[in-house]
Amino acid sequence: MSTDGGGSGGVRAVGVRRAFGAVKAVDGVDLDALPGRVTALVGPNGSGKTTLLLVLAGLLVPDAGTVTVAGFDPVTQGLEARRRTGWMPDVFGTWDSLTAREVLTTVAAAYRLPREVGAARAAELLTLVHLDEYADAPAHVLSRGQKQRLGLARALVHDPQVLLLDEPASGLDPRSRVDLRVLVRRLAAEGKTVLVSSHVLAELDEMADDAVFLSRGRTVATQSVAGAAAQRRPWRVTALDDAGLRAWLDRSGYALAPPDGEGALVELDGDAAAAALLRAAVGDGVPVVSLAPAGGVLEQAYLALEEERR
Ligand SMILES: Nc1ncnc2c1ncn2[C@@H]1O[C@H](COP(=O)(O)OP(=O)(O)OP(=O)(O)O)[C@@H](O)[C@H]1O
Repeated sequence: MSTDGGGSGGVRAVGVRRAFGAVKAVDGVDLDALPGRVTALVGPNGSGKTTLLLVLAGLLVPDAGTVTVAGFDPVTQGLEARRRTGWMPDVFGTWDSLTAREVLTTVAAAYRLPREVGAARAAELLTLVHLDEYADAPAHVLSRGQKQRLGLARALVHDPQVLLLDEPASGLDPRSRVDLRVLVRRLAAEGKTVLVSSHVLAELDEMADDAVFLSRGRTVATQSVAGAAAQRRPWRVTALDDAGLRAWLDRSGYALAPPDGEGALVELDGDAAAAALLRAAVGDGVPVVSLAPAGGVLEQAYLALEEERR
């Protein structure tokens, strides 16, 4: 484990377990999420991501293990920890009778922000998540994606040091996904600790600095996204003359996967190897059209774990 996960504003979990009856939802998780970085929580359905996030948010008590959030234990120092934690659940609970603005001012009041500060904060956040138009509409009329955006705003009301986002991109349209990515990167750049779970691995590639892989309630791997990108993985290369390309790759000693679509799949050791292939191919007059990783960094790392769904 690296140095200061929970100490100066980060999140640290060591040996965390939580069962529901016979189901060991979280069964030995170790995790460090550092300030200024976005950490992806990746795992198949039922691997314990939501349960872990609930423990970190102080909403579920772990059966064993220790958790520190921004330097505080969510169990024994709940108030201190929660003050510094922004929690966005995967499904936004409907507060049917409240307007979007009232949802935010109510949360602000719960965090004891003075009324005018809460009102200003609500207005600012509604603009940030592009919900000005719906500010005074009852929250239940919002679409799923709009509710997600309101959920994100709600998590930010008290300007928390740590953000725990459970599937924040689900239900968002492409524009809103880009906005989310930009916002998450900005929050990390401000020094906040962001822990984000998602199934959309390609999205996490662009958003995350580090990844923690869960399977059956356990941490099975921890990796920096840049580190994963440098590992051996398949790249797809296409050329105007497919047969000529394959013959050239073969002659040049590249291991080719069986044809599975356009062009050829080649195993390469990271970006530098890809650049070398491109240079050599062009030098030899092969009319290369494209060369790109076949699938995202995290997707490849995830598939390499070969763990089952639950
Ligand atoms: N309140 C509960 N009561 C009983 N079992 C639960 C409860 N919450 C979660 N579980 C079980 O614990 C396991 C982990 O669930 P969890 O929701 O944490 O997984 P997840 O990784 O978030 O899954 P998904 O990707 O599908 O959201 C699952 O087998 C689930 O059925």
